[in-house]
Amino acid sequence: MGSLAAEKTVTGWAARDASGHLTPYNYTLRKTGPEDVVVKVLYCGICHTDIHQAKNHLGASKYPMVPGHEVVGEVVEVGPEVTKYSAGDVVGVGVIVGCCRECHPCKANVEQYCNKRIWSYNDVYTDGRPTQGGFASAMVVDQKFVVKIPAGLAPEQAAPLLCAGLTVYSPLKHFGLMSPGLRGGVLGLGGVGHMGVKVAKSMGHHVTVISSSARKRGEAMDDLGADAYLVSSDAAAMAAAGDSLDYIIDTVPVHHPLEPYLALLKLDGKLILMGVINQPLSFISPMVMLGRKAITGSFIGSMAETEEVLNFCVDKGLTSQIEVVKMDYVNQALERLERNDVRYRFVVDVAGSNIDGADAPPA
Ligand SMILES: NC(=O)C1=CN([C@@H]2O[C@H](COP(=O)(O)OP(=O)(O)OC[C@H]3O[C@@H](n4cnc5c(N)ncnc54)[C@H](OP(=O)(O)O)[C@@H]3O)[C@@H](O)[C@H]2O)C=CC1
Ligand SMILES: O=C/C=C/c1ccc(O)c(O)c1
Repeated sequence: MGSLAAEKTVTGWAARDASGHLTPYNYTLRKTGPEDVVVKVLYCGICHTDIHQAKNHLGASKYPMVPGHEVVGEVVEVGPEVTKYSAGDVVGVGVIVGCCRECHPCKANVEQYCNKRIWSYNDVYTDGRPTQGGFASAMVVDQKFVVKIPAGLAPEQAAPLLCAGLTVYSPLKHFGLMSPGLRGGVLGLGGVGHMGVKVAKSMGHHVTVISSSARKRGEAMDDLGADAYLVSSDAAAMAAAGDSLDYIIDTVPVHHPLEPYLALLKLDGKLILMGVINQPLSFISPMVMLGRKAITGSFIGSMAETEEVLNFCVDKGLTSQIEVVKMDYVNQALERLERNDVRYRFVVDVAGSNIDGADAPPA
């Protein structure tokens, strides 16, 4: 990273087009504002959203784009009005880095639902610059969107909690689904799904994994502690499990039918959509009417819930299952993630990859 006094030149790994292939890219960070925290990135998890964005699955991608929103780093500088952090703190940054602070969601402390939210990458900051994410040597972030990583949580372990862990914790809390004894389903056992199993088990739920294949059965039951495992193409097993679940966390990142999963829900059961899918999903109305079932969605969680989920994981001794890789492996990691070949989250060791200065200096 360049001098702390002026704008800092950093190196990130950026997608340049919808191939989603990342290469080193130099750019400058904004000067440290009064409420800004400069974070030297230590680790950054790889979420399936990074694929959606890098490959322009939603049609709104801007390039060059440095993805990465499960960021753990060390504070190296703070602005004069920063009260919560000081140099040396280990902190986290997630999916959003700005909001309007005036609308109903902002005032209700669910700023992730602000319509003026600023995404940590593939967005434009208040100064007109593109935002760039955590596959980079450093980020500058407003203190409101920074959380302290609690003692007792290794930084690489904390990374997946900032998106995957939060994304399952928030709806379980919001929809009143934290009581012990509930029967939950996790559809899609990937980065978000494996945290779903772990968080729900820690809440005392009976957890059924619903997967596209039998490949993960042993690990789901033995390593993650799931209570049951359904292969979605096994019609007899799916029928036998009908009307049994209070909720399903649906993490599938591609178009899929909803009716087989609605059929698994009990009276008043909830299908909670997490996957970012750019095609209409469909179901016939009796599937929800005859059982007063709900189809809903949820988007990450609030900053307050981010702190909560980190502490929840420390209290419960809950860890994520990760594969730590260096930055020069990031394209292979993205390819493996896309072909469903990771258990269960890649985390890039950014600080250990010595990425600064890899590209030519910016013109
Ligand atoms: N709502 C929100 O706030 C958030 C949304 N997301 C979104 O959630 C989705 C899941 O993210 P993440 O857990 O990181 O993704 P992963 O790729 O890690 O996991 C997705 C899982 O879905 C299952 N799956 C079924 N069909 C497919 C397919 N064709 N291709 C790939 N996976 C398939 C697989 O599980 P199995 O082998 O068991 O079938 C896979 O492991 C993404 O769309 C992501 O953008 C992510 C974070 C926050
Ligand atoms: O990883 C978190 C992002 C989730 C997300 C939800 C909705 C949407 O339109 C996105 O682009 C991303």
